[in-house]
Amino acid sequence: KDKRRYPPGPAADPIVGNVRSFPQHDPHKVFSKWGKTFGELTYVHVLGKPIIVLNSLDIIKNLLDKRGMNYSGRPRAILYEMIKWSETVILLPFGEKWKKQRRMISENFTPTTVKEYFPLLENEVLSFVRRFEGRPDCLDESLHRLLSGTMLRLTYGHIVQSDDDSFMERIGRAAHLLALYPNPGAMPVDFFPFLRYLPVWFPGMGFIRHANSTRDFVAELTEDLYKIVEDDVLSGRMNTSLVAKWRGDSKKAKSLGRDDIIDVKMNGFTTYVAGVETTESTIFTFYLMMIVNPEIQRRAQLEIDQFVATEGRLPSFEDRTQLPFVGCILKEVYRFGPPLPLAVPHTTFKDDVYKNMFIPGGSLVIPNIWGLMNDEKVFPDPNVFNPDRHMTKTGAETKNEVSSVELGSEKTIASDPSTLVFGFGRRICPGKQFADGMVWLVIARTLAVFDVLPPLNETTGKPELPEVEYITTATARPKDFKCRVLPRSERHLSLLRD
Ligand code: HEM
Repeated sequence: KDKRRYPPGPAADPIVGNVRSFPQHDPHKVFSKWGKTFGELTYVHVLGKPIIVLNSLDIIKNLLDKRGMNYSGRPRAILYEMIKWSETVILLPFGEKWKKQRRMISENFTPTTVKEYFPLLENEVLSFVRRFEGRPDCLDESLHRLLSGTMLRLTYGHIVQSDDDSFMERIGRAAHLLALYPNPGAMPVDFFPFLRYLPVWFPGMGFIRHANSTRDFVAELTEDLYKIVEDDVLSGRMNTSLVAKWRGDSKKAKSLGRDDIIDVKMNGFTTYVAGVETTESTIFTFYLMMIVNPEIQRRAQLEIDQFVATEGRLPSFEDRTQLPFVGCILKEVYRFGPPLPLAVPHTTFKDDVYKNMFIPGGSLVIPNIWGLMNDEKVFPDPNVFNPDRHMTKTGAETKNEVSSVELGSEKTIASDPSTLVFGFGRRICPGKQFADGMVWLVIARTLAVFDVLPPLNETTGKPELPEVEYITTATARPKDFKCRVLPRSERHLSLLRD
C-alpha cells in the first residue's frame, strides 16, 4: 500500500481510479467545486495517471512559477499526435526543441518588438471598425477578416485583398477544426492509447476519421502557406514576415536541416492558430457584454468622448493610460470569458512535495484559470460583469500585478485577470502583449464611434437580448449571437473618415 500523503480529492474506484468522476463536460466548473469540497490542491487519478488540479493563485505561483523547472512539461497527447500537431511549441515537452521554437516566437513578441506591429494593428483595426458603416450586423465576418488578415500578414506576409481570399477561408477552417479538440492529455484515447488502432467503423471511433481529415487538411495548408514565403524569396519579392525571417534568404534556407524547416513551418502555423482563436473569443465576449450591459458601454463612451473632444481623433495605443475605464472593461472581459479556461495542462518531471502533500512525477497539472476568475472571495458576484472591480478608489486601473490582500480572516491573493488569462510559468503565453494591445484597440475604437446593440426580433421587430452562454472544448467562446453595431452620431462617424 502506498503510504505517501497525496492531496485530497474525490473517492476513486479500485484500479480505474476516478474514471467515473473525471468530468467530460465543463471540467472547469467541476474542478471549481472540487476546490471548494476537497481543497485548493486536488488529486485524482485515472487508470494510474495522476492529475493535480490547482484552484488557488498562490499555489499556482508557488508551483508553476517558482518551481517552473519541474512544472513546465506537457502531457503526451495521442489525438494531437494523430493529426501531426504534437511538434508545435504549444505541445512539445520541455526540452531543447521546445526552447528553440519558443525562442523563435517570443523574441518577436517582446514588449519592444510588439510596438513595431502597432502601425499594422492600428490600420487593421481601423479597417475593421469601418466595415460596420452601412453593415451593422457584420461582426462575425469582419472579425474573421481582422484576425486572419493581421496574422496572415504578420506570419506569412500574405495580404488579404478580399473576403473570399482562399488562404483566409482555409486557415479559418483549420483553426476551427483544431478548436474542436479537447484538452491535450485528457481524452479517452490519452488514457487508453490502443483506441487509436481500432478500425474507424468501430463504435465511438468517429474521432479517428475526424483526426485523419484534420491531419491531411492542416498538413497541406501548412505547406501551401510556407510556399507563399518561399515563392516571394525566390522571385525577389519583399517579404518581412516572421516565417521569412526564420527561413532566411535562399543561402540560409539551403543550410537548414529537415528539423529546422519543420520548426519554421510549425511555428508559422502555430502563431496563427494560437493567436486567432483566443483573441477572437475575447473580442466576442467584449461585444456580447456590451449588448447586455448598455450602461457600462455608455460610461466607456463618455470617457472616450472627453478624450476625443480634446484630441479630435480616434484613440490609439499611446492613449491607453488616459482611458482607465476602457482598461477596466478589458480586464473584466478577460475575467468573464477566459478563452483557455484551464490554460494548457502542464506536467511534472519528478516527484515533489508541497505542504506535506505528495505530487508524483508525470502528473498532469491543471491550473483552473476559470476557477480563479470566478472565486467569489476575490471577485464577489462573479456572474456579474463589473469593470469597476478593477478600478482603484482614485479612478485608476488596478496595477498590472498580483498583490496580496486581507479578506476577512483568510489571506488570499487578489489578482488582475490580465495576469491570469495568459497562463503561468515558463509556458506563459508569448503573444500576450500583442493580443492585449489588439483587443484594447478594438474596444476603444469600437466604442469611440459605435453603439453595440441587441439584434431585432424578426417577427416583433423589438430588440432581443442574446443568451450569455459559452461553448467549451479546450477553448471557450461565446455561443453564436447576433448584434447590431450602429454609429453613435454623424459626428462620431466622422472620426473614421478623418
Ligand atoms: C487574448 C488572447 C490570448 C490568450 C487569452 C492566450 C492564452 C494563452 C494561454 C492560457 C496559454 C497556455 C499557458 C500555459 O500553459 O500556462 C497560451 C499559450 C500560448 N500562446 Fe497564447 N493567448 C492569446 C493570444 C496569443 C497570441 C496572439 C499568440 C501568438 C503570437 C499566442 C501564442 C501562444 C503560444 C505559442 C503558446 C504556447 C506557449 C508554450 O507552450 O510554451 N497566444 N496562450
